[in-house]
Amino acid sequence: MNNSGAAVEVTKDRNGTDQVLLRNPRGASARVSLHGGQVLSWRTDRGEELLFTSSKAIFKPPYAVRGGIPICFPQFGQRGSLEQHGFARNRTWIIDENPPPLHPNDSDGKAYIDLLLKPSEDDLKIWPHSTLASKLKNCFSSIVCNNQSVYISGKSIIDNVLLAKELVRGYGSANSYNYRANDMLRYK
Ligand SMILES: O=P(O)(O)OC[C@H]1O[C@@H](O)[C@H](O)[C@@H](O)[C@@H]1O
Repeated sequence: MNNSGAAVEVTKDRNGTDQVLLRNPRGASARVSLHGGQVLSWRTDRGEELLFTSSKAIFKPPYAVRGGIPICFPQFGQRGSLEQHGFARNRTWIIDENPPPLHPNDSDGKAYIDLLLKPSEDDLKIWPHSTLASKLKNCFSSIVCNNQSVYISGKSIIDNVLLAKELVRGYGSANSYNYRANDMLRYK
């Protein structure tokens, strides 16, 4: 989590919720709340805030924070049967204590944190896809480079887009669920 003078500090906000402060050696910083795994602040090395947060935002669970970079998952807005923008922005995320390292070309002077959202039993009732997520986790690193800009040789970005589309379409059909997951695993 910490490289070349970069700093990572876990503190509490005024509601007692854990938040992570990331600072690079030149002074740029970011603040990420574990409530929603949401980036709430991103400041340049000159101290300029780049993200907007509403003055009316409520930072306390069970409310989602209106501002920063919310994670809208597993649905956007009301395009689905779940709560507005899905439940991910309204859950408490945890810090991955054993994250994969950054790509060597991309690690110099960077402060970073990996956050995880573990679904509760209630979450699994409304979004029963954690098995698929864990299967995909095993093969993502062979499909997408750690710095997410390079794809395996012989594969273009469109292959991944098409595959993702197939997977999402497969969610609608109970029988195709495992089949789609296995398709993805073949890329290992
Ligand atoms: O108000 P929420 O649930 O935080 O959502 C933020 C915004 O999300 C947008 O997608 C909606 O179009 C807005 O109407 C809404 O205000």
